[in-house]
Amino acid sequence: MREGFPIAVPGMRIGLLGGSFDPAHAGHVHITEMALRRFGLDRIWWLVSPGNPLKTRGPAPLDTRITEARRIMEDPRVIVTGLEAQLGTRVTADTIAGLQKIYPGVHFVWLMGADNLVQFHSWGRWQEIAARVPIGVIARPDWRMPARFSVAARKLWRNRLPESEAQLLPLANPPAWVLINVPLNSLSSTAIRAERRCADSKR
Ligand SMILES: Nc1ncnc2c1ncn2[C@@H]1O[C@H](COP(=O)(O)OP(=O)(O)OP(=O)(O)O)[C@@H](O)[C@H]1O
Ligand SMILES: O=C(O)c1ccc[n+]([C@@H]2O[C@H](COP(=O)([O-])O)[C@@H](O)[C@H]2O)c1
Repeated sequence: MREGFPIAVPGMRIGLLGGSFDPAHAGHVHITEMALRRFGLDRIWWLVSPGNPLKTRGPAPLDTRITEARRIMEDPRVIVTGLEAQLGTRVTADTIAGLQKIYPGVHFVWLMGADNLVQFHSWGRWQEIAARVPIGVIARPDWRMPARFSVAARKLWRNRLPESEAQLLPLANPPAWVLINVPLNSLSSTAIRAERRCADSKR
C-alpha cells in the first residue's frame, strides 16, 4: 500500500465514483447509498477529479471541492479522495490502471450516472476501461433512455447483466455492466452553481 492512499485488502468490493463534485450534492449521496446496497459493495471511494478532460470550464480548487464533499458525505463506508491528483492521472483509464496496480485482488467497480454513459464512448480508451472493471450505471432523470441507446451501451449490449443480477456485478468478469433503476434525484452541480451565482448577485 502506498503512503497517503486508503487502505483496502484483497477481496474487497470497492465502487469508484469519479466526478467533478463542483460542488458535491445530495444526488451524489443518494446514488452512492443506492450503489452500496444494490451492488453489494463494501466501500465507495469518491474520486474528486482535478478536472474532467472533456470540460473546458475549470472547476473550483480541488481542496475546496474535497472539503465540501467530506462535509456532505457522512457514511463511514465512503471515502472522499483526491486519488487522481495523488496518482497524477487525468483520464479514467489511467486512474483505474494505477489503482489496480496498487491494489491487486481488490474488486473495483466503476460507477456513473446514466448521463455519463451517453458520452462514455468519447472518453480516452473507453473500451480499455470496460475491459478492466465492471461498470455500474445509476439512473438519472431524463437520461435513462438515452443511456440505453448510447453508443457504448449498444457496443457492450451483450455484456449487460439484468438488473436482478446487480449483486453479481463486482465479481463479474469485465466487460460487464448493469443499469439500475433507483428513485430519481434531480439535483445537479450545474443547478447549484447557478443558484449560488444568483444569490451572490443579489448581495
Ligand atoms: N442526481 C444524480 N442522479 C444520478 N447520477 C448523478 C446525479 N448527480 C450526479 N450524478 C453522477 O455522479 C457522477 C459525478 O457527477 P458530477 O460531479 O459531474 O455532478 P453533476 O451534478 O453531474 O455536475 P454538473 O452539473 O457540473 O455536470 C457522474 O457519474 C454523474 O452522472
Ligand atoms: O477519461 C476520460 O477521458 C474522461 C472523460 C470525461 C469524464 N471522465 C471522468 O468521468 C467522471 C465524471 O466527470 P464529471 O466531470 O462529469 O463529474 C470523472 O471521474 C471524470 O474524470 C473521464
